[in-house]
Amino acid sequence: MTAFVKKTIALVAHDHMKAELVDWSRTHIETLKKHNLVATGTTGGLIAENLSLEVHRFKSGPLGGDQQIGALIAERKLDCLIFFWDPLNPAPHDPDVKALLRLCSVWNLPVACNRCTADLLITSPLFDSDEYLRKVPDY
Ligand SMILES: O=C(CO)COP(=O)(O)O
Repeated sequence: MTAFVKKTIALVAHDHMKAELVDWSRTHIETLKKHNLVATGTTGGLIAENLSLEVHRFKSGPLGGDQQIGALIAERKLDCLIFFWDPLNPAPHDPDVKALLRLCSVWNLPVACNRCTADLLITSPLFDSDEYLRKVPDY
């Protein structure tokens, strides 16, 4: 019997990807409800507004929100990142985007950058299980 472990999940999407992330969140709302949700400002606002989910909102991405989520990773306070970044349009804060994705690799944090991977990640039996312990580097 595995015990339920509440996680902190970050939700982030670039402008052209926001509708997709809201739709994805609707699909997985029952799972998302069980966890703590954080998000960059605009993304979090849309999710809260459209789905009535409780979301802690950081600053908007271009104003430092990506970096705030990166800080959570470095402080080991985040368990998962769903980040629908836009592969077809340049972002003014591209260095922040890259830094956030880099920290996911540094800290072995599960990150999904497209809908299919996000589906697989959130429905994995390991996601909700206390039997799978993510190996966090001991820096
Ligand atoms: O820019 C973002 C991620 O890089 C997202 O920020 P917003 O959710 O504030 O639009």
